[in-house]
Amino acid sequence: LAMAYLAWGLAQRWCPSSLQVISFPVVQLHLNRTAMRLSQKDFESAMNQVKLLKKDPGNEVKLKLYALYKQATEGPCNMPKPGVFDLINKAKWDAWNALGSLPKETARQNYVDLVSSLSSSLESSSQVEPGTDRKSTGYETLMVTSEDGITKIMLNRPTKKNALNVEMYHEIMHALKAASKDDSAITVLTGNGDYYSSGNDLTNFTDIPPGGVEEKAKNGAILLREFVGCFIDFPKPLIAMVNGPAVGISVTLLGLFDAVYASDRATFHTPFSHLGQSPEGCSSYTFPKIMSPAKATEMLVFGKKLTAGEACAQGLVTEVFPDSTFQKEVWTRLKAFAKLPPNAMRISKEIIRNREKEKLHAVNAEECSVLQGRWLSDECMNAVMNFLSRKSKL
Ligand SMILES: CCCCC/C=C/C(=O)SCCNC(=O)CCNC(=O)[C@H](O)C(C)(C)COP(=O)(O)OP(=O)(O)OC[C@H]1O[C@@H](n2cnc3c(N)ncnc32)[C@H](O)[C@@H]1OP(=O)(O)O
Repeated sequence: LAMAYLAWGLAQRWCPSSLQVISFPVVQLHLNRTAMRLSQKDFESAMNQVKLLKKDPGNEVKLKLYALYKQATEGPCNMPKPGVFDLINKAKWDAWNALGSLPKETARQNYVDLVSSLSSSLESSSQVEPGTDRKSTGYETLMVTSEDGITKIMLNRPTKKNALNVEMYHEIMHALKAASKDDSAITVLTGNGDYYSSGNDLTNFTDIPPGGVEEKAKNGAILLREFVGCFIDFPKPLIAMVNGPAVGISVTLLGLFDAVYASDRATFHTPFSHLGQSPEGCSSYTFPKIMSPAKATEMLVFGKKLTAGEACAQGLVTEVFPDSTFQKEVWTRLKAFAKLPPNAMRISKEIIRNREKEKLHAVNAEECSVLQGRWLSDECMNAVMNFLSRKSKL
């Protein structure tokens, strides 16, 4: 399969104009015409940039470029599924189909972002000395870019609905630590593809160490505590751009963000009881404060899924935008925020958040310890097995 990808990659030279005939369809009429032209221009220039990349970005990235290009120009996957032995076309079809109903405008934006992160990461990685930490230049599960005073951390496992695997937990911590020290004024977390994130990657439960499930649960609790701690301590304004459905830990963490902007396609779902688990991300403390104990119970105990509008009415989301204008409107706003004096913003965040920090760390520790026990329960193990054996989805 690797050889087939390689051959395909060489033949196509990962350049969209050679992937398929380029034809730009009529774009959605309700978009502002100027914004549309600008976005089209960015898209065209990104396509040219791809041709200029000096290094092969690898087959996984080429598949992502292909899928985003097709989605941006033709919309959701409309080809019949290739047969199992047609490996190359099956891989391309899978990548495109995984984008689901992602709007063309968002696909175009994601294509531009991917090319931009690729240009900077491949350029800078060619400059780093051998042995330098690769994570300071490139990530496996994230796309991290920094411009206009904004560091953007984009969850980048769209074919897995941006589920958080162990590597992604580590990379997010790394990216947050780097962002806390870089010269950007604000930091944004968002997702690539049609999901914001489907939460914890349930296959994390399958890799059992020699010490057995007890050791697995203990390590999970240590990782989770450190991970959530990075959000509690993050010093700059931290904004979530919830581009699509959010599940589990990607929802609970929102209580630790300074603003949450959501597309009207987003939903918010914390099915912990269904999974035999209990709340994390400090949500057992932040959610009752944000939305009242009863509303928090509906979400965290009964697993009620909220629409973006409902989440906004309950204070979890700051503002909801139509999906067709979500990227444009939110980025315009964020670019204006990022021009404000950074030290003033940092100090104001500190004064709003600091008196809660100690409490939040204590809540985090307690939640992790409770979860450690839950992960060893039959209820949890059965729920995970059911998902992995494809018997259940949310
Ligand atoms: C160590 C720290 C622990 C922190 C504790 C955190 C707790 C949580 O976050 S609890 C929430 C856990 N998440 C879930 O239970 C979601 C499970 N996923 C689903 O129910 C569904 O996949 C879906 C509703 C999110 C999307 O359904 P659909 O649109 O039909 O897409 P697919 O199911 O076909 O998904 C595509 C692809 O992605 C894989 N996948 C999606 N989510 C996860 C996940 N959370 N973990 C692992 N894998 C996931 C899915 O299996 C498909 O993979 P392939 O079959 O290989 O294509």
